[in-house]
Amino acid sequence: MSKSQSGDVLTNGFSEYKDGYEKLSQSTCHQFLRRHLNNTVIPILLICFVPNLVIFLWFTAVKCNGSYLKMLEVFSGVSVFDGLYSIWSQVRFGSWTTSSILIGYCVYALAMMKLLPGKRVEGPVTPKGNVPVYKDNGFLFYITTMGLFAILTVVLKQFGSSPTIVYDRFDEVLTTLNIFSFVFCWFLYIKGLFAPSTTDSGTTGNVILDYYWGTELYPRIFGFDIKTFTNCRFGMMVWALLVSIFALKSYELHGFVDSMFVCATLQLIYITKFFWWEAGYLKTIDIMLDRAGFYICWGCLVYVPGLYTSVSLYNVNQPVHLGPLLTSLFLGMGIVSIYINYQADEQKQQVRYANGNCLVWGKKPEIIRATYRLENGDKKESILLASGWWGLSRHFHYIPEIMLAFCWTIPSLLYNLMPYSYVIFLVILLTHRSFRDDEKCGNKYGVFWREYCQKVPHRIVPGLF
Ligand SMILES: NC(=O)C1=CN([C@@H]2O[C@H](COP(=O)(O)OP(=O)(O)OC[C@H]3O[C@@H](n4cnc5c(N)ncnc54)[C@H](OP(=O)(O)O)[C@@H]3O)[C@@H](O)[C@H]2O)C=CC1
Ligand SMILES: CC(C)CCC[C@@H](C)[C@H]1CC[C@H]2C3=CC=C4C[C@@H](O)CC[C@]4(C)[C@H]3CC[C@]12C
Repeated sequence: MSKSQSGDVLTNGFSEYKDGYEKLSQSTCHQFLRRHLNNTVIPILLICFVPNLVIFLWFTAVKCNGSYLKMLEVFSGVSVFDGLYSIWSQVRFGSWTTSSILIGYCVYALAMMKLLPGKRVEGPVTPKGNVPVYKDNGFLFYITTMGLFAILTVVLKQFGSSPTIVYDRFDEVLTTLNIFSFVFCWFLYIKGLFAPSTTDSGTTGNVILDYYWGTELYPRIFGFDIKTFTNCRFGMMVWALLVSIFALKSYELHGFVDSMFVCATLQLIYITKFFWWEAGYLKTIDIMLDRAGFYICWGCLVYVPGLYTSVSLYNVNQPVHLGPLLTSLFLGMGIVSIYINYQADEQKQQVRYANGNCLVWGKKPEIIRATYRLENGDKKESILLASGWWGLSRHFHYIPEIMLAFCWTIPSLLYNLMPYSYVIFLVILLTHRSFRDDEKCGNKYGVFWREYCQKVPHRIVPGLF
């Protein structure tokens, strides 16, 4: 039986994962080292490095004119620790103002999760046979929040204030989120061990791995679904708010700037699309496979606000005037990318929803009816689409996702590498994800997945990779 790179056994659960550990003595030295590298060393390195990364990004954008070279000067002639100390000593740690804004937002978002109306939707059946239930009010939440943000901006202006205070104190925002999320993930780890919400929980016996990947698939606290909150109502919504705040700050400083306009518009369309499709997101591997640990929860609470918004943060101090031709070109290419990415997600969902009785690109879809078994032995059936975007390559939709990020970054032109940090990260993340997903689907569907791979041999780039 095989294991995913996340360390999670996809079809048979955590008990067998532990068996794997017990059988370590039989495995070769190479396998032993690889397993420790994947399960302990890499998680430790990431847990130590990524909280610094979001601070480096802020420091580079705000204190070094967006230049990594200038930021690296801090390390010249001194030890790494002295360099790090020098950066961190210029960062402000939380304040009452920042904490109040963040707590106020969280209370608001949690209240809205309960109060706003929405259809009851079911998530995918888990390996233990549980079916998570959600309230589909994400789009309403997004529209309401953006509307309230616009009103708040106007009201604050009357009092000589502005939401751009968040930009002015963004280092405080990042450190506060960092500390809170680090502790919150330990709380989730312990909750998963002693008071799990569902049977989709367990331990690997490795504290580091459990902290990093989590101990529960669908934790709920007082009825609030944690991953819906961290990923959608915090990560994605705060992304939209920060993009708006940074655009406002740029406007306050320089008036209308077209590089910021393209960057903010494309991100906001993308995030609007996300909320329109939020119920679909709740069926993706982030929710079906990744447990609520440091990777997903810290990621959505800190990494999304810190890294995903970094192009906008950079643009605040580095305005570029593109002119109408380049502005329309980048905007147009970005909108086409969003459309293709959306259509790909939609095709897959539509074919399953219509049980194959629909048209894909105007034709009857090519489908594979794949069966699989849950851990309790129950047999289920699912559809794999092998035409449309899903006939070009198995993860073709990652290409428009990357193209889009490129389109909202290229308006910054090529003066600095820093704004390209997100695109570079995305290429690595999505390549890694394509391997993880193939492994997950291979374990789940077996021979049916191999049939799909034969029909559609390439992973991401048709004809190449
Ligand atoms: N900006 C960012 O950081 C990121 C953005 N994204 C975006 O999020 C969206 C969803 O992400 P994605 O990685 O696709 O995750 P998904 O979980 O949506 O896609 C993978 C799942 O889809 C199902 N599937 C795979 N192949 C087929 C097929 N041929 N026909 C039908 N179903 C299939 C499988 O699930 P099942 O078990 O149901 O069969 C598989 O696990 C995309 O738009 C992506 O671009 C993704 C990652 C990062
Ligand atoms: C080293 C880390 C701590 C890495 C953390 C990574 C996570 C923050 C991200 C991993 C997968 C990402 C997402 C997946 C799919 C998405 C759908 C898309 O339409 C919007 C973005 C996103 C929600 C995206 C958000 C960040 C991740 C969870």
